[in-house]
Amino acid sequence: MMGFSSPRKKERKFSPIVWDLEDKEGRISFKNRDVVTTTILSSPSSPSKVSNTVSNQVYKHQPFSANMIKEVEHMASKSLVSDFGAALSPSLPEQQCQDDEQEPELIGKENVRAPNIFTSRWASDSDDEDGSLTEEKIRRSSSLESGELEREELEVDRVQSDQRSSSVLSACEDGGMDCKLDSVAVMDIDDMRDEDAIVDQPDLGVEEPAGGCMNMLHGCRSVFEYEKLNKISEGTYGIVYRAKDKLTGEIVALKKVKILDLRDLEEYGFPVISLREINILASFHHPSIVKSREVVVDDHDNVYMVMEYMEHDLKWLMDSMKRRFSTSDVKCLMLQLLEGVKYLHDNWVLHRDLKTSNLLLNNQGELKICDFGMARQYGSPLKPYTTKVVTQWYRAPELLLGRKKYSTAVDMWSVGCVMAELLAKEPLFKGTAEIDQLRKIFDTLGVPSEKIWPGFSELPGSKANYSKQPYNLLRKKFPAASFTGSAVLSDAGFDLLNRLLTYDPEKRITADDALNHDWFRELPLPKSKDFLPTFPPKV
Ligand SMILES: Nc1ncnc2c1ncn2[C@@H]1O[C@H](COP(=O)(O)OP(=O)(O)OP(=O)(O)O)[C@@H](O)[C@H]1O
Repeated sequence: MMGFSSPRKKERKFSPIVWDLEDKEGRISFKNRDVVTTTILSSPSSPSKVSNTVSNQVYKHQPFSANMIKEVEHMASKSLVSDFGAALSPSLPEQQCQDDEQEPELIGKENVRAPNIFTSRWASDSDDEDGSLTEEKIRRSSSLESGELEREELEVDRVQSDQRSSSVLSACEDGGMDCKLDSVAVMDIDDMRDEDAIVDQPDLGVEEPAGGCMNMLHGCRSVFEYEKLNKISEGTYGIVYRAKDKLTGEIVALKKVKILDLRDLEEYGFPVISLREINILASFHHPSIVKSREVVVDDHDNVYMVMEYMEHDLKWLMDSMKRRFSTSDVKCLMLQLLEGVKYLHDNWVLHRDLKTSNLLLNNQGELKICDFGMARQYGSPLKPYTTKVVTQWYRAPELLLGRKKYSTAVDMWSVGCVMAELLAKEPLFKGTAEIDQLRKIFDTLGVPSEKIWPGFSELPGSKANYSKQPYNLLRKKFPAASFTGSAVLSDAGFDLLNRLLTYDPEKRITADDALNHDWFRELPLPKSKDFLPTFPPKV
């Protein structure tokens, strides 16, 4: 469709992320499932080597500091990595690295189930095959809950905890940046204490990593390989610079990781938020996800993520544009956004901070999602997570009303807010505080009721005194025709927007369905990326 590859037909592939490992025999023992983990990868960069790799490489390569070395050793010593490796393929040669002939092969494909919500890591944490709860499962189950609660504390009001977590990225071993990455990225760092894990095989439905190699622990280079050109932005978790690779002359973005809380260093040796982001960017490869090249360090232990440089972010663009995006521009951008969100959701990841400033655009008309500091994996049944996620203007009503069990629909609400903003060139709901945010939503969409949103009245925030505005007035903001210059939207476009901004998360449209919405098929058709307008540089 207009320069977009439509999602490939579902075929089984392996997630670039190895989510978990279920047991030391390497079997996933969820009810009705028996997936042998030797089916994971025949990749030569065996996870069994990760622990060695990690400690050896770190020692070999300056300028990792003693602290960081300690941390990495801690990761390696945590049974997660070594057990994991042992369970997989202990006999793989150490120095092998993938080359083209050595693409990870699926062994015993027939043993692997296609991904679905029931194969997610959360699919069952109650029953063993024999239906009984093992002590380990009980421990794991409770630690997962507390892991999330700790993250909540982390994000809101941090408290000490005895939790140990860390993030491990595999590195292939040939010593070059041209090796491919076999990610053994463990997504949720609070969950890394789990020795048990499940291997999911989500359907990526997208193109394979194109030489997607980011070898982060191995040969971590110095930031002085790059010449900083100018500061692009200073966000909460990092300072982003435009920089030039001294060797190749390539322009990149350098995100300097901010240490917001010294306890992060004490407990984890690294900011948790950044570990998440590094983990995800190392593992996910999609045209709509910003590409990360490597991690570099400076003389003072500062860590920088090196990413492909994107000339603009959509917020900055809209603030500086004189005119609104045309409908076909918006369709082009929305399709790319939805492809990226679908990819994340297909891979059991919630972004949890979608907003226009986290959507980058380059001069080739490519939109890419960035900032994965808030992202986390999800599954079924849903677990309680912190509601203090998503920048307020883009935050879904279930989060604002205090629902802790939420899912992909929170991202879809944000996508709806982004769509409205792209059309109108200004944010849809600009609340000044959580309660004001809710009021603004209710004033436009009407106060929800049990009828349109079953379960609404049980939500913690539903008892507050809201205005009684019962109607959905969204169409007034996006009329089919306008003589006043306000953004116009066809019936199909309005239908999509309405479905994205549906109160009941169960009824809110999914990324997959949104991609197939009629709006993208009616005139004006989505513009091809190549024909999106280009904009003057930010600097
Ligand atoms: N790869 C990139 N290329 C160009 N600019 C980028 C890139 N990544 C980030 N930026 C710019 O830096 C800004 C902040 O980036 P990012 O959101 O990753 O940092 P953050 O500290 O997590 O910010 P926030 O406080 O908004 O969460 C983006 O809005 C964008 O303008």
